[in-house]
Amino acid sequence: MDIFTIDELRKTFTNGEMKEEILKGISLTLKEGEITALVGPSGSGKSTLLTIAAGLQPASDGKILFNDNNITSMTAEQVRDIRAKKFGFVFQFAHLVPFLTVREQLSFMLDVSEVKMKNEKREQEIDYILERVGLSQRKHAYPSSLSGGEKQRVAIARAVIHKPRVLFADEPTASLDSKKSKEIMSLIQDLTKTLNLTTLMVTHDEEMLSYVDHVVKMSDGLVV
Ligand SMILES: Nc1ncnc2c1ncn2[C@@H]1O[C@H](COP(=O)(O)OP(=O)(O)OP(=O)(O)O)[C@@H](O)[C@H]1O
Repeated sequence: MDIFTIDELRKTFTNGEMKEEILKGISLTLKEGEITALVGPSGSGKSTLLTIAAGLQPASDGKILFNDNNITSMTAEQVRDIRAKKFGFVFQFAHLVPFLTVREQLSFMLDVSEVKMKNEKREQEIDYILERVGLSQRKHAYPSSLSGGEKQRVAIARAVIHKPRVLFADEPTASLDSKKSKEIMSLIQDLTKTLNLTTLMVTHDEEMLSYVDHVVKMSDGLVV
């Protein structure tokens, strides 16, 4: 089923009197259970496209349809609500909260997403996702004692603990070595399939493309 469609998306940035069109009419359909990777030269608009699709910044024109709702015409509050409950995010760096344990990072995310469940169920969900990302043994560890790869695994667990429908990943492997990058991509691939996520990622690393279902090449604000 198609649940996420980007239709003729445009973005213009204005610097003083200068206007620059960064996205020049992008149309794209993302599918459930599949990873779509945005690739292309630096400055081609990949991150801009991903952040607009994720409701993190407004479009200048065009539509983003999520389950038939047009995100570009929603109020800021409606977008915030969808972002918190239906979307998950992974970035180049894990951005973990230094004074929270691995378990607490996930519990905090459930609070932010307003997921309501009894304590016992909450602990089961946390245990389940930690097992899926291979971090059951690190449940009570603080970020400072984790390796780069482990931190990114926590970030991925945190991105999916609230059962989002769409996962946005901006250069999720850019701070890792080749072996760790492959492990992280394998994990994103596994979670995309088993949790039936719709995943949109940006990558510079050609080696990661063997883990994705669709590659979308961008150049100068257009899909080529
Ligand atoms: N807030 C902004 N104001 C003005 N220009 C911006 C803004 N955000 C991005 N840009 C410009 O838009 C263009 C595309 O940037 P974007 O980060 O989307 O490219 P990218 O393809 O993700 O690049 P990279 O691979 O280097 O991360 C760049 O020229 C950038 O300078």
